[in-house]
Amino acid sequence: MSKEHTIPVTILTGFLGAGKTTLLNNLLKDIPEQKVAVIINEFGDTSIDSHLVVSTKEEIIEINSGCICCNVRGDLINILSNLIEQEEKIDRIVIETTGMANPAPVIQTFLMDEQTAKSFEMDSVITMVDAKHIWQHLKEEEPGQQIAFADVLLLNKMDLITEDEKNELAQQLINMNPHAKRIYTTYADIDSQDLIGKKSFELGNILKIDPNLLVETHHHHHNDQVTSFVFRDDRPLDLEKVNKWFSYLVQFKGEQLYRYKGVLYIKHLNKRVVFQGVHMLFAGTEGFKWANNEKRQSEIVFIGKNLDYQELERGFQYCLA
Ligand SMILES: Nc1nc2c(ncn2[C@@H]2O[C@H](COP(=O)(O)OP(=O)(O)OP(=O)(O)O)[C@@H](O)[C@H]2O)c(=O)[nH]1
Repeated sequence: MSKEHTIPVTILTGFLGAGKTTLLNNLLKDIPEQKVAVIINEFGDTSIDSHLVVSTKEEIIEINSGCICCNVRGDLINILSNLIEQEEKIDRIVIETTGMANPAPVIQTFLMDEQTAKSFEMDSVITMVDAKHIWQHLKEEEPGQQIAFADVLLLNKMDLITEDEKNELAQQLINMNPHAKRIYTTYADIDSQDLIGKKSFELGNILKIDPNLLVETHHHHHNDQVTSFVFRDDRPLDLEKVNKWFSYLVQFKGEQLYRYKGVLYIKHLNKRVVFQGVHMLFAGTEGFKWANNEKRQSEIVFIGKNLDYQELERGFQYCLA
């Protein structure tokens, strides 16, 4: 296949809750004429994000078998080769990594795997930065890696910080990655033309950050203190108890809870309740109606630091109606 026929790839990364799915939804709405394959990888063995991506037309492929940067590169390569072989032509690929991914191995896949490199071309690595919580998150290793490998840094959640905080953050990011273009957004509101198809990926810049990128295979060690737990139950939950439990979690565990989201089966409600939170910011809404023959089930994922599984489990059990 000649280089003219390569499919452009956007890697969308950023720490837990930074706004990746929000951006993805905005972009997909903005380019309805393009056939986009979206590859979503989640931390934890669940796929709640697919409930949160509103678009219906796109092909959404989930990789839930592990972190994309660790043990699923084989899966990624298989998905990519299936995409090339399928009849319907694809205009572009967007890969949303987990919030806990180091993007280097994903970038590596497109540069080092021979077949993949022939058929695909990196368009850009976009890193979303949660302007409100990034200082707290920089204590972890991954946000720094994600910022370092970005061609474009999207400083999101501008509504939650002051002008002085914005300037301080910009300076910090310049120190960490002087090459990346910085864009400031609220709710990832940006014209797709400013982000997609810009071919902003610069191998030279990336090699300045990691001269061994094309030589070594990256092994990424996650911080053991950051864990993810999933709870599921087919029995209905009591809304009042759920509200109480979440107010407790937000107030007393918000600092530790990097990300929590889920779908709830509430007693006497024929619609599901969808919620998500980042630290102390929490939002819940009514989702789609349960279909007649659909199995009703609640599913919640918590990702955070030093989480107490038993305490969370007791909380979830308490919510049963
Ligand atoms: N206040 C505020 N909230 C935002 C903004 N952008 C996104 N959010 C909210 O932040 C939460 C996380 O957004 P997502 O787009 O799901 O973040 P994500 O990076 O995909 O999260 P994970 O992939 O689950 O780690 C959601 O509740 C969003 O509505 C923003 O600019 N301002």
